[in-house]
Amino acid sequence: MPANIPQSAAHAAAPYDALLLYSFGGPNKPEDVVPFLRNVTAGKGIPDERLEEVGEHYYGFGGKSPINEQNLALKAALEAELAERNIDLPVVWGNRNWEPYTNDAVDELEKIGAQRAVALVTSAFSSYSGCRQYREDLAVTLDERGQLGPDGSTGVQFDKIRSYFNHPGFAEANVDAVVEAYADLEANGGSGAAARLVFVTHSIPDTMEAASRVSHATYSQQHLDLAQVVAARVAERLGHEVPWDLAYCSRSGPPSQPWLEPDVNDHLEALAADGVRDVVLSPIGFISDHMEVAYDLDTEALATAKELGVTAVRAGTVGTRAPFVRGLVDLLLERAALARDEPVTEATVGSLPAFRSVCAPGCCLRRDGEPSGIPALCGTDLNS
Ligand SMILES: CC1=C(CCC(=O)O)c2cc3nc(cc4[nH]c(cc5[nH]c(cc1n2)c(C)c5CCC(=O)O)c(CCC(=O)O)c4C)C(CCC(=O)O)=C3C
Ligand SMILES: [Fe+2]
Repeated sequence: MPANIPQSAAHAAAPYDALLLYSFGGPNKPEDVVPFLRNVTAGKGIPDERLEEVGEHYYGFGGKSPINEQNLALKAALEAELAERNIDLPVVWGNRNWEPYTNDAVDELEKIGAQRAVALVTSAFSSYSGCRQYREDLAVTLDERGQLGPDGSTGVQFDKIRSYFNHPGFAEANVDAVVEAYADLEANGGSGAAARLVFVTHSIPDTMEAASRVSHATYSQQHLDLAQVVAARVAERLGHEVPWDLAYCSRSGPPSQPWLEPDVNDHLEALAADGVRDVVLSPIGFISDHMEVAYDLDTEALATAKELGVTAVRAGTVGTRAPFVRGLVDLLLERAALARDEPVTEATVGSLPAFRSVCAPGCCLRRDGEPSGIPALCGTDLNS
């Protein structure tokens, strides 16, 4: 297999010679479900009942999560966009919790002769779950391969693309999806002008929220900032006001542990009690229609709405929408220019600055805000 190494330093993606599409992973068949859940929850104190319940969500979908096919579709879309721009950069796919595992991806990178890869994680927002955990798993994998030196990898070198929740491409793709959802709502007999737009994201423990501040804003503040921009643009496109809220889904952990609220189901109840009859759910916390969306929103939250007599539709995720995919390639080129020490404009929307491309020491610490003691790549600290 020929190594797809850039021909010259003028290559737009230089110094990178590969893109690692780095995701969560999910089961492909019923026998995968339990081992997958063990991988996800190792050492995290999730109660057995919650695990059994989540297992049932997967079995309800034939034991197969949609996430792997969605990542393959995103990989194909990225490859097409790179080809369109004449950027000769191989894309390698790997996951934290299922095949192809991180280690398989590093094998693949070595096989194609990559020396310096840039990682694109499939979480748009910054928190332990969406940022540092990926960086730690990369470091731990390299350590297990005997490739972790005092300052980073002694094998393939890794950098990371910044959290992209406030990149214009992500915002624009979400605006398009929400505008389409308002049309669906009206097609279902609902009233767009009277509707509440409810943005939904993954709940996290309050302690993880507090630790997610990094330099600029916590996980929930990142969502609120983006939601403001998306709702304002949707309002412009629709020509009426768009009142909105932020709610959460997929809470786990013991009941004694506080997580971000309101839960989307409770929120729908509160809205119905206030007389709201029409709702658009926009899962801005997720980049594709994986299990959290397919079960927690499409199955559970839409059933809650129905019981309450609320007309609700679910907006699409950014998936492989063109503004999103183009934005990711723009982010890749921005990261490459930064790595070459060239001046770059880091495009953003909203009131928050671009998040760091090289994570600061102590960024997005463990779920409980304490240092994990686990090394993390793609930052200025290997061990804090
Ligand atoms: C912020 C966030 C995202 C969004 C950002 C991103 O996209 O990365 C996300 C995504 C995902 N979460 C996923 C699945 C699961 N998450 C779990 C557990 C947890 N998630 C958490 C947070 C997040 N998770 C947290 C704080 C926990 C508790 C344990 C811990 O502290 O880490 C569990 C264990 C059972 C349960 O408790 O639900 C499962 C099975 C899948 C795959 C879906 C599929 O298979 O299609 C995806 C994309
Ligand atoms: Fe999760």
